[in-house]
Amino acid sequence: MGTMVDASKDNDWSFPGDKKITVVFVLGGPGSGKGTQCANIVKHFGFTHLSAGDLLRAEIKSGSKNGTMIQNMIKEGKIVPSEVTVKLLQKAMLESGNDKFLIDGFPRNEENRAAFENVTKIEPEFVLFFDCLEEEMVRRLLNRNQGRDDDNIETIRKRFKVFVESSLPVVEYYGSKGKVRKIDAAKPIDEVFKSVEVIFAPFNAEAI
Ligand SMILES: Nc1ncnc2c1ncn2[C@@H]1O[C@H](COP(=O)(O)OP(=O)(O)OP(=O)(O)O)[C@@H](O)[C@H]1O
Ligand SMILES: Nc1ccn([C@@H]2O[C@H](COP(=O)(O)O)[C@@H](O)[C@H]2O)c(=O)n1
Ligand SMILES: [Mg+2]
Repeated sequence: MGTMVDASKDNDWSFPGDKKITVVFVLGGPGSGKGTQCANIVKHFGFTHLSAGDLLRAEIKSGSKNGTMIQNMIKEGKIVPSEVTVKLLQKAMLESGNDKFLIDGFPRNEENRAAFENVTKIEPEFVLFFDCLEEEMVRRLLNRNQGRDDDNIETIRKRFKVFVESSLPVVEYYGSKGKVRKIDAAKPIDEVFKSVEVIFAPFNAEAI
């Protein structure tokens, strides 16, 4: 697939005039099932899935100069400065060659939201919001067993505090613009996907 997004310099994005870049932000509490459902959406609707958390974890593994700072922030459940995360997202978008993106776990706060908008000038098509009770999300995280440093009860509590104080206001911001598609994420995985499919159906029609 050819490059559909062109960034010749940092913070200077240009898009071919006739190419529409579609971005869906995927938000929800820790363990609400964002990554699980994004994998399904990719299979059926041709989006590229970019998890901000996965990009940050890859940055730690790569031995980057920001690695230690990112590792410490994740261990504390804190939000990494937007400059770092937006750059990683930009790079991944460019390298994908796709024009449809699921951006999972971002924007996590108002700073993330404003930085992405200022740098890319992209407005999300909509925000897919996974709604789930905290008790169920904690249960899922404690059973995830993927060796994540932040899946321990102490960090999980901190992540929920950050979610309520910093991330929910971003969902509310997009809600006030009529852009939030809320999903009951407490149901079994295949039932959640049935609700998700309905929302993405127009993208399948576009491909035909
Ligand atoms: N609907 C569901 N019912 C039960 N378990 C689920 C459901 N969706 C996901 N899970 C499981 O819960 C765990 C967390 O799911 P997932 O990693 O998709 O969440 P997430 O929202 O991406 O979390 P995080 O914000 O921590 O990255 C995984 O072990 C996954 O298999
Ligand atoms: N926009 C973001 C997204 C994530 N982080 C940090 O990564 C941690 C894990 O994120 P997941 O989405 O994979 O759960 C998160 O708790 C933050 O520490 C971030 O800083 N900014
Ligand atoms: Mg995830």
